This record gives sequence, structure tokens and C-alpha cells, in this order.
Amino acid sequence: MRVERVRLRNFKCYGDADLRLRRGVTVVHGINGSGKSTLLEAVFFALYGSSALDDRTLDDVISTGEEECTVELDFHHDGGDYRIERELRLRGDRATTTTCILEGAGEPIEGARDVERAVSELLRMDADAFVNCAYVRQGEVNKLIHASPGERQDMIDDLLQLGALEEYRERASDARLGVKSVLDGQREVLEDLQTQVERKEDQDLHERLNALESRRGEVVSEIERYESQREEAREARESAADVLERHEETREEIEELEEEIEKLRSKIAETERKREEAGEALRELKGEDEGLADEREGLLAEADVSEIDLADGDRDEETIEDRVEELEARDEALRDDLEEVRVTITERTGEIERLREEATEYDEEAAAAREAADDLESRIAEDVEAIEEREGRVEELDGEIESAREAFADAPIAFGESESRLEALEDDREGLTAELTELTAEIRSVEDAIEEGEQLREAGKCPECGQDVEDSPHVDALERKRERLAELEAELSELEADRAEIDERIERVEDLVETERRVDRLEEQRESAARLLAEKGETLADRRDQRDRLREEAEKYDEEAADAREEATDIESEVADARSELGGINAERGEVRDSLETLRRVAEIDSERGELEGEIERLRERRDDWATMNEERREGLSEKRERKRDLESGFDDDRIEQARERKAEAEDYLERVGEKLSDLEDDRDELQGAIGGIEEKIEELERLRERLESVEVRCERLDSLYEEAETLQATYGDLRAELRQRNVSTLERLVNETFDLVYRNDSYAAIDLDGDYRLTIYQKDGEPLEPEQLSGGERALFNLSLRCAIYRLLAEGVEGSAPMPPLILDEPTVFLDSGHVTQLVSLIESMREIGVEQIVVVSHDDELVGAADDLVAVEKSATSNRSRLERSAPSEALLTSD
Ligand SMILES: Nc1ncnc2c1ncn2[C@@H]1O[C@H](COP(=O)(O)OP(=O)(O)OP(=O)(O)O)[C@@H](O)[C@H]1O
Ligand SMILES: [Zn+2]
Repeated sequence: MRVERVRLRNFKCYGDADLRLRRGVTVVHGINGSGKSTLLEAVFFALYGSSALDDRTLDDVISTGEEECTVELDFHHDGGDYRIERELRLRGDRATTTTCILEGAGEPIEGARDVERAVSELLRMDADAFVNCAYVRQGEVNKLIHASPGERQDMIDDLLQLGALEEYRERASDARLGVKSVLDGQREVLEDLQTQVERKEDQDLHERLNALESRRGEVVSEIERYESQREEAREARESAADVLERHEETREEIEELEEEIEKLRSKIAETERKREEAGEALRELKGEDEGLADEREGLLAEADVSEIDLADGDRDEETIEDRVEELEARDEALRDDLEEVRVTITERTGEIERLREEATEYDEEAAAAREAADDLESRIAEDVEAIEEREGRVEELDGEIESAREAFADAPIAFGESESRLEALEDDREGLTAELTELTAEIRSVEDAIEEGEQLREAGKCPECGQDVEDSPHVDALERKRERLAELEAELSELEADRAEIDERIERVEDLVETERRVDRLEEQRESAARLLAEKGETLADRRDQRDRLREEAEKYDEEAADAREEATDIESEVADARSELGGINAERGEVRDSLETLRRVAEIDSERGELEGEIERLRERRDDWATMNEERREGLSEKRERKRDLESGFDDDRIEQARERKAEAEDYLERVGEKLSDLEDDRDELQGAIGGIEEKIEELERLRERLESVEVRCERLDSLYEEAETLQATYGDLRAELRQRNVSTLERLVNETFDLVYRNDSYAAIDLDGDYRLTIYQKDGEPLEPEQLSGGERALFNLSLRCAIYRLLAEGVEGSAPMPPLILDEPTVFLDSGHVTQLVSLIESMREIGVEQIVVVSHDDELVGAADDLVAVEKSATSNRSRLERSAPSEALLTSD
């Protein structure tokens, strides 16, 4: 067998992992707790399910915090490819297997139990055998050595398939013991039956039976005798009783007859009385009928129903009914007409009222229109007045404007120019004022110069340059300055005259400006007055139109009112007609109703008379019946009287006395014989019981004999069965011992060879394996050692050697070869020093050589790592706490050596 691929999801510490394994040695390494062992466990779990979990449960397998987990395993075995898939799911806090399927040769197998059985058969190993042989779990390296010889024997026997023979031997032994216990039971039964038969045979049952039967015969014949006598006595008593009874009957009959005769007589009298009463009633009824006939005649005479023939005696009901129906129909029709006319009157009257109201409304409307027109008329007069007044105002304003404009007639400027003229004049005046100021200043400076010059002249100096005057060129300058002053003063007065003139003109122009503004204001006033005038004019025209329209409307309303009144009058005459029609209809209806009443009464009388006739007829019939009845009764009465006479004549008192005596005698005898008989019957029943008891005992004896015979036969058969089982058991035992002996010697040889290979240079000479798989190790000096006495490392190697030997035995085949499982070792080097690790490596090598296709080892050891064909690194992510797998080849050299 070879694992090809393991896929895990949520299996313990694995989230998602997928690992392909190859032939050869694969070493799985990684730090503590990274998930190495879990990987191997997963393979084991895939194959055997919960059997691989020891005392743990399925929910331990699912990663904590997850709900489900899957394990898939692909493997190759004995030429075929197989695949197992398991899926677990948490339900509450318990996990269950939801999918378990084994696919490979043939139909897929489903269900945990069937898959486990199939895998055990396929690998020839159940879960126990797998951990004893193929899978060395962590810390279990010494398992095979620590096991007791018995356990070891079981393990190895199972591996070599010898277990089955032991099982068969045990089954044969169970069968033998089963047969034995049945046989013992049957023998006890046999003995018991034999003593019972003997005891019964000693009791003389048949003789006792004969004696009892002859006594029973005697008692029975005596009973018969008494019974026949009793029968005779009974007959005698019966015949006497008969006579007495008949006598009693006759007496009773006579009494009965007397009673009946009395009863008949009173009934006849009663019926006769009823007949008379009926005659009286008949007479009364006839009188009533005659009265009704008279009434009918009277009614018909006074009623005017001549169109039909209703003479007395001709009581044609149908004719009357037809007539009544006819009249009712007429009444109905009249009622409808009446209703119609009434409705017409009501409607028409309503119409008249409505029309009159309408006329009044028209009158009101006309009055309102006239009033509105009059209103308008007075407003029109007011308007005319206002227009005239406004026209006067406009004229007034025109005059004012005209007179204001006249001011410009002799003015130098035209209307509208005054403002600009005023501005120009003011500019001129400003210019003149500036010239004047300048001139005044000049005059002042000339006057100053003249004054200075005069002072200098008085001092004899030149007024111009201060030199002596005589020689000064400036002596004449003073004179010129005086001339200049005169010139300037003349100029000044001229300018002052100009300014006075301009001032005067400004004053005049300012007046004109004022006039212009006034004209403007007046013109504005005039314009607004004219506009108002025009508006008034328009309003006046509108009002006149409206007034005319209102007057026209008033006239139209008058006409409408007149029309409505006329129509109302017309309808009034219609209503009067309808009222007279109503009177006519009512009168006719009264007549019809009277006729109807008469006819109905006639019909009533007819039906009453019909009833009376019926009653009269019935009474007559009953009277006749009563008469017949009484006749019959009278006949019965005479018969009964005759019968009574006959019976009274046949009485005989002596015979009756005799019969009484005989009856008393018979009764006395019967009493005595009854007692005797019951005693005898008791005797007989007792005898019968005793006979029954003995007969039963005889039958039981027969049955016991039969059973005894059959139990004897069964015991014989069980004896031979027991012998067969004994032989079978011995055969299986012998076969197993023989096979085991053969295996043991082979195994011993193989263990020695393997151990030799590992411990070649050490101090051990040989290993001895006896028939019960007891292991003994011999040192070189010939001393024996128990395996437990070896050192830890030695024990580990020894154990592996033993496993290796078992593999080789499997490989060489006991009964044909079995394909070998992979060797799976979890931390096998724990107890080994480096020298022995080397030996372990060579042991592994030798396993490969004998044909173990696949070896998977969990180890930290460098040497083992070095010897691997494939390396699988396991590491756990610190963040997700999930393990991860990575496969790598250790070196090219190792790969090529594969
Ligand atoms: N159901 C589970 N869900 C999650 N983690 C689990 C579950 N069961 C066990 N583990 C964890 O799996 C981890 C791996 O255990 P495993 O025995 O495979 O480690 P290892 O690599 O063989 O370590 P060592 O070298 O110590 O033998 C442990 O840390 C354990 O806590
Ligand atoms: Zn001078």
C-alpha cells in the first residue's frame, strides 16, 4: 500500500492542506506543535475513522471554532487505486460523520462501518494491527516489546492471519460446550421421566377402573326405574289438573259472557240516543239553508246585475267568479285613472303657483331696473353741471395766460429766452466788477506814488530816484502821474455808470423770468382741467347709454310677467276640468263597489250553502250507520244469551271432587321420588369423577412413555454431535499450532538477521522466539536477557527490528504474499544516540530493500533528514494558528539514487 495524496480541511490544526507523497523515504520535520504528528494521524484516521481515535471523539478532530472537516486520502494498493473521503460535521457539541465513501475497484462503498470493514479486508489489517505493524506512534516505539506474550501472540497472529484459525477453534469449542450443556439437560429430563413412569405403573390403574365401572352400572339402572315411576305420577297429576282447569275456564267464560251482554245493551241505548240528536241537528241545518236561500234571492233582486242570469238554483259559481273578477279589474282601472287625475291636478296646481311667483319676480325686476335708471338720470344732471363749471375754469385760465404773455410784447427778448438772458447779464456784471476792483487798486497806488513824490519834492530830492532834483531826469514824472490819475478816475466813473445800467437791466429780466414761470404753471393747470373735462364727457355718454338700456329691460320684464299670468289662468281652467273628471270616476267606482259587495255576499252564501248540504249529507249517513250498527249488536246479544244458557246446563260437581283428590296424591309421590333420585344422581356423579381421574392417569402414563422414547433418541443424537465438535476443535488447534510453529521459526530467523544487521558489532549473540512468541535475547557470553532489560535505545531498535522482521515475513508470504503497508514512524529517534541513528537509517534502508514502497518518518534528526528522498516541512502560522505543508527534495544526489 502506498499513500499518494492527503488533503485536509479543518482537520485539527490544518486549515487547507494538500500533500502528495511519493515512493521512498519522506521525512516530515518542523518545530514542536507545528502539526507533524497530526499529519500522520490524518492518514490513519482516513483509513479507519473513529477506530483510529482511541478514546477521543470525533469532535476533537474538527478544528476548534469550525463546524465541519474533511479528510481525503488517495492510495495505491495491490495494483489498484483507491480514494477515501470522510466529512464530519458538528451537530450541537457532538460531531457525526456525514460522508464516508471508499472508491476504487467496483461499486463505491459508503458508510463508516462498511468502509472500515472494507479497508481492514483490503489491507489485511484492522486499526489495531495497523498501529502494531505499520504505524509507530509517538512514544509507542516499544509497544511490541512491552506487550505480554499473549498480546503479542494475538497481534502477530492477526497480522499473519492465524487469528482466524483461533477464532474457528474457539467457535468449535463454544459449539462443543453448547452441545454438552444441552445434552446434560436432556439426560436429567430422561432420568426424571423414567422414575415417573415406574411410579405410575405400580398403581394397578386398570383393575380399579373396572370395579368403579360395574358399580356405576347398578346405580344407573336404579335411577332409570325411579324415573319411569315419576313419569307415571306426573301424567296422573296432569290429567287431574286438566279437568280442574277446564271447569275453571267454563266458569270464567260464563262471567265474561254476562259482562259482554251488559256492555252491548248499554251501547245500543247510547247509539239510539245519538241518532235522535242527529235528527234534531238535521232539522236545524235545513232551516239555516232555507234562510240563506231567501237572502240570496233578495240580494239578486235588489242588485242591478241583470246582464247575467243568476236565478236561484242556478248557482253557477264560475259565472259569479267571472263577474267578480271583471268588476275588480274595472275597480282597479278606475283607481289607476283616479290616481292619474289626482297627480295631474297636483302637478298643474304646482305649476300655477310657480308661474305666479315667476310673474311677481318679473315685476320686481322691472321696478329695480326703473329705479336704477332714475338714479342714473340724476347723476347725469350733476355731470352736466360739473362740465359747465370746468369749461368756465378753462376759459379763465386761457385769459390769465394771454395777459401774462403780453408782458413780452414790448420786451427786447422773446418768451422763453429770459433765463439765458439773465445768465449773460450776470456774467457781464461780474466782468465789470472785476475791472472796477482792478482800477480802484491802480488809482490807490498812483495816489500813493504822487504823495511820496510830493514829499520828496519838498525835501528837494528827486521823487523818482532820490537824487538832487535839479539834475534829475525824473522831475516831470510827478506831473505825468497826476495826469494818469485823472485818466484813471474818468475811466472808473465810466465803468460805474455801465454797472448801474446792467443792474437795471438785470432787474427787468428777473421780472420776465418770474412771468415765464407763472405762464408755465397756468398752462399745466389748464391742461389738467381740460383732461378732466374730456373724461367727464365720456362718463356722461356711458351713463346715458346705460339709462336707456335699463328702461328697455323694464319694459321686457313687464311683458314676461303678463305672459306668465296668462298661462297660469289657462292652467287653472284645465285643473277645473280635471276635478270634474275626478267626481265622475269616484261615482262610477262607488257603483262598481256596491255591485261587487252584493256579488261577493252571493258567492259567500253559495259556499255556505254548499257546506251546509255536505253536513246534512254526512249527518244522514251517520244516522244510517248507527241504525245498521245497532241491528248487528242485537244479533250478537241473542247469540251470547244462547251460549250462556248452554254452558250453565253442562256443570258436574262430583267429577271435579275426584280430580282434586287424584292431583293431591300425585303431588305427594312426586315430592318423595325427587329426593330419592337426587341422592342416586349424587352417587353416580361421584363414581363418574373417580373413573375420570383414573382414565386421566392412564393417559398421562401413555404420554410419559412417548416422551421418554423421544428424549432417548435426542440424547443419542447429541452424543454424536458432541463428538464431532470435539474433533473439529482439536483440528483447528492443531492447524494453528502447526502454522504458528512454521511462522515462529521463520520469524525467529528474520528477527535474528535484522537485529544482526543493526547490532552487528555489539555484544548480543542471538534472539530466541518460542512458540508462544516469548522473546529472549542471548548475550555473547551465553547469558539470557528479557527484552525489557535492554536500554531505551536498544529497545527502540529491537522493536523496529521485530517490526521489520514481521514485514519481511509478510513479504515472503505465509500463504501467498500480502502487499506491504507503508512504514510510518513518529519520532523514532528519541532514545537513540547518533551511532544508533545510523543503524536506524540502515534498518530503514533494508526495509526498502525487502519491498516496503513508502516510508514516512517524523524526525528532527539531521542524519534522517539527509537520508530522505523527500522532505516535508510543517510550520504553523503565528497569525492564523493554522499549519502549512511544504514539500522539497533534499538534494539532487538523493533524488537520482531513487
Ligand atoms: N481540534 C484542533 N483544532 C486546532 N488545533 C488543534 C486541534 N487539536 C490539536 N490541535 C493543535 O495542533 C497542534 C499540532 O499538534 P501535533 O501533535 O501535530 O504537533 P507536532 O508537530 O507533532 O509537535 P511535536 O514535535 O511536539 O510532536 C497542537 O498545537 C495542538 O494544539
Ligand atoms: Zn533819480
